[in-house]
Amino acid sequence: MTLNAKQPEDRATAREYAGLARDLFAVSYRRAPGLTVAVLLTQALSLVTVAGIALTLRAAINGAIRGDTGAAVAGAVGAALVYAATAVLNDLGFNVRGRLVDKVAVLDLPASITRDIALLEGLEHVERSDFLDRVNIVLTAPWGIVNGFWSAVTAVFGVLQLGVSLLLLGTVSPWLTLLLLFAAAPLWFDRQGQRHATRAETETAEATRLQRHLFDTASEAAAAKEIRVAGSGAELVRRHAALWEEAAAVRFRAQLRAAAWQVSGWTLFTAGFVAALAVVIHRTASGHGSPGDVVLAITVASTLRGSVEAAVGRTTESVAAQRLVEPYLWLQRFVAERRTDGSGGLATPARLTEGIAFEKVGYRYPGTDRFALEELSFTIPAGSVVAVVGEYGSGKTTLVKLLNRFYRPDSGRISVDGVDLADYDGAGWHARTSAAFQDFGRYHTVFSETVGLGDLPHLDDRERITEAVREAEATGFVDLLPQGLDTRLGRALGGVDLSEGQWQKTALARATMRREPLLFVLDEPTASLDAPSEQEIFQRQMARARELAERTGAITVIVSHRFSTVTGADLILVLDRGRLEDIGSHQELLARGGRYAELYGIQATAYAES
Ligand SMILES: Nc1ncnc2c1ncn2[C@@H]1O[C@H](COP(=O)(O)OP(=O)(O)OP(=O)(O)O)[C@@H](O)[C@H]1O
Repeated sequence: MTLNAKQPEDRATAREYAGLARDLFAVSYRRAPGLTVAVLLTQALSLVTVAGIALTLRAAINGAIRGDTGAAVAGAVGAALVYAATAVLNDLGFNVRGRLVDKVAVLDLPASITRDIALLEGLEHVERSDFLDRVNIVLTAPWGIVNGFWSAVTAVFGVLQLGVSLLLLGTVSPWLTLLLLFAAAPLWFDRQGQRHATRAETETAEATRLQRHLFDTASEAAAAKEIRVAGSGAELVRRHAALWEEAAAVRFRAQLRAAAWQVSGWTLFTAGFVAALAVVIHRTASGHGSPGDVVLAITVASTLRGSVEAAVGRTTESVAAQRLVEPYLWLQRFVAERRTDGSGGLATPARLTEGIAFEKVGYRYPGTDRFALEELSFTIPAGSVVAVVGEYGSGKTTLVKLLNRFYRPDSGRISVDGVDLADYDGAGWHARTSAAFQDFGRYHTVFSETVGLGDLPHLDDRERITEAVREAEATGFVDLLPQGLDTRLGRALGGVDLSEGQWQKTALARATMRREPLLFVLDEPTASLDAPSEQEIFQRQMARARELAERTGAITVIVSHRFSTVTGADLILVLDRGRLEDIGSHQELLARGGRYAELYGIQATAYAES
């Protein structure tokens, strides 16, 4: 099974919506039980207020006409009280709902979204544009999602309130219940309109992401140098504006369509409302029913418009939240599928005894046509040091990413001591690997921590951190930092900035924190360093590779452009456009006189001449 073979369905099912509603209710109640009960209570009370006003007014009018002053006064006082209660309930309901949504949206949902993104195994998801598009929408979504749910709850009460109103109208004339159809029209029409808005949001997500990327590029210190030298600032601004225009035009068109649907719905409702009033007036004029009935009908019918508006408003809010909920549920499906995607649970061996074998391994990045790796077959014996060489884009980094289980092969398999790598527990395998990547992280925290993060249980282990710094040949510059290991990094946070080479040595130190890895990866670990540093680091890391091999049978994989640095490797893999062109020791490859010998010769000559 491959990580990129499965594709979650584009649309969520009713069952998933119901599941989300259940979860949101549970989390609301857990986080704020008082507020949750208060929202439900205010909504339930608002159900009876319309009926209360209409019935008390009818009693007051009929009492007055009969000459029964007591009944008339009681009815009038009752109506006034219910009016007051309605105003208070509306205000209270709105505020309580707002507080509840804020509380849940700020505290629970963002944490769960971040957890889903960060804890998913592998890298594939953060490199997929469909995943990133959804994350882009969902990151701003927690408030909208929780509010959408509570709007839906309020909308249900709103619809019930409409039911009560229609029931009252039905007591005057059954014909008036037909108003229900007209009342439902704006809801249905609005829903059609919102579909356009939802689609426009997804369609423009990529443009929005690109726009943000351009903004980041234009405002980053690293890119600022090149932008100024190239004079490309104005072009960046032009492209940024063009993307905005493009996205805004699509959204505006969708909003216009949504508005047209809305207007049609309201026109239909107004026609029904006018017809209903005509029925009541005609009925009373022809001597059926009391004047109190007319007042009741007019009271209810006039509040009906407000009730429909509120129900439509809440429904619109909850339907509009669909544009946030859909990507959120898609991400949840994606995460759930990846979690159950054949991830094995085998414990990683304590030490490697046989080694790692690639058997006809092929891998293609999602959304690309070309195989980054194709038909790769070779065996790396336990305890060996293997170098991976090849030209730019030949697949070296992809190979080490597969070894780290960031992706899984599309074809063939990788086995570790005879067992498919996919059958091991992912977290267990990661715990037994160490790696320094060419695009290393720059963590803006205290220096000791940025190294200690390489082995979380030893985050504060000064002795181990000092040793890792020594292994990375970084002691020299760390001693010069204002507070040594305790120096805060990152100028934006009031700390110091490191040079590119110093950041790279820091990443290397982080990668040497673990003492018992089974796999140790060095992907261009010295790309930002000068030649003497490079030489020292390679010598030291080679010695460390031998120690690890002794300790755990570990395999060390070194990716390097500089052939001279890897001549001491036991095995050299020569990659060319994703295929294994040659394999052997340095001497064997030289003796064969192939591409390796040719490239080695070119580099050796260039180095001797420089
Ligand atoms: N995240 C990605 N998405 C799509 N294609 C990718 C991705 N990463 C790499 N590729 C493509 O896969 C191929 C192999 O890339 P890879 O980074 O493994 O090569 P490399 O030999 O490590 O290159 P370099 O020496 O420049 O680091 C290249 O054609 C590259 O464009």
